[in-house]
Amino acid sequence: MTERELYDFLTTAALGDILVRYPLARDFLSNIRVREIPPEMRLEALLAALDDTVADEFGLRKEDIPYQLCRFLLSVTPGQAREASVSSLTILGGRNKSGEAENVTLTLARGEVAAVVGPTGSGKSRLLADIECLAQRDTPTGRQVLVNGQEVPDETRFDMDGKLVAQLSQNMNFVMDMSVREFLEMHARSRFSEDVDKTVALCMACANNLAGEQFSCDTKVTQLSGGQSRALMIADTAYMSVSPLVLIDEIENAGIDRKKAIRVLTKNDKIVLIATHDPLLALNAGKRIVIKNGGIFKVIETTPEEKRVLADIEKIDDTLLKLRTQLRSGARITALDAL
Ligand SMILES: Nc1ncnc2c1ncn2[C@@H]1O[C@H](COP(=O)(O)OP(=O)(O)OP(=O)(O)O)[C@@H](O)[C@H]1O
Repeated sequence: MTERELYDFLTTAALGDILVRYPLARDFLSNIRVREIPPEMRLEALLAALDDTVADEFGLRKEDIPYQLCRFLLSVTPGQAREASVSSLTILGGRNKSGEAENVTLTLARGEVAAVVGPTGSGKSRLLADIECLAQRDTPTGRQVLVNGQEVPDETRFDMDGKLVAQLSQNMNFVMDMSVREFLEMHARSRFSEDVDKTVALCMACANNLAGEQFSCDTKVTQLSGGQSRALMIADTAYMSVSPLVLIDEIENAGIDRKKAIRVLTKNDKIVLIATHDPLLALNAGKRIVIKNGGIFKVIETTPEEKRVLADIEKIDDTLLKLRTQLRSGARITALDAL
C-alpha cells in the first residue's frame, strides 16, 4: 500500500477495520491518551472529541494526527523489504587508539559469521558500536560502515523502526512487567507475523532449548534469570527481528548453549558479529577480526585445520558442561573420565 492509499484508508475506514489491519494503530492512539476506540467511529470523529491540550502536549496539531499515524504505520512495515535489500557490510578502517591508520577494508556477506577477538579493553565493543550506529567517520575510531558498498543515508541510520542492526548486549533489562507470552505476542504483531501463535510457539521452544532452566509462557519477563532472558532475546532475534545484521557482545557469560545459539542466529542468512574471548565461538566463526590497541590488526580466515581443533575443543567443552551440571546438582566429582 502506498502512503496515499494508506492515508485514504485511515481517513475513511471505520476504526474497527483499521485496528484489524493495523493493530499497532492502537499503540499510537494510546500514546496520545486515546483509550476508548469505538469500532464504528471514523478517525476524524475520534480526534474531534480529543482534548486540545493533549495534542498540544505532544506538539501535534489535531489535523496532522492522521498523517502522523500514517507515517508511523509505514515506518513499522518496510523492514521486510529492507532486510532483503542488504547483501553486504563493509568496514573501512579508521585509526587505532594511537591515531595510526587501520589500513583495512573488510567486507562481510550475508550468512557470514565473524568473531571479534582481542585483549580486554582493546576495542571489540567499540567496533560493534561503530557497526550499530553505521558510523560515517563520526565516531572516535573514524571508521566508515557501508551497506551494499554504499554510504548509509541518515534516515536509515537513525530509523528506529525496521532497524538494520539488532544488538544483543550483556545486559538485558526488561522494563515492562508483562508475561513472556505478552512480550512475544507484542513483537510478533509489531512485525506483522501472519500466524502470531505459531511464531510465539517457535520462539518459546527455541528459548527453552537454549536456556539451562526451562520457563513457561506465563512467567513474567522481569522474573527470568539472566540466562533465560538472554535465551528469550536470542529466540526473538532469530525468529522475529527483520534486522539483517546481528551484533552479539559476549554470549559466553549468559549460561546458555552457545553452539545452539549461534546456529539459530545464523539460520536466516544474517550477517553476525560476535565479540568474544571464547575459543569455541571464535573458531566456530568463518573469520576472526583481531583487535589490538583500538584498531583492526588482522582479519584471519578459519582454516580446515582449525576446524579440526574446534572438534577437540567441543569435546573439552562438553566435559566442562557435564561437570557444571553435576556440580549444580550437588554431586561429588570423582574422575573426569567418569563423565
Ligand atoms: N580506535 C579507537 N580510538 C579511540 N578510542 C577507542 C578506540 N577503540 C576503542 N576505544 C576505546 O577504548 C575503550 C575500551 O574499548 P572496548 O570497551 O571496546 O574494549 P573491549 O575489547 O570490548 O573490552 P572487554 O573485552 O573488556 O569488553 C573504550 O572506551 C573505547 O571507546
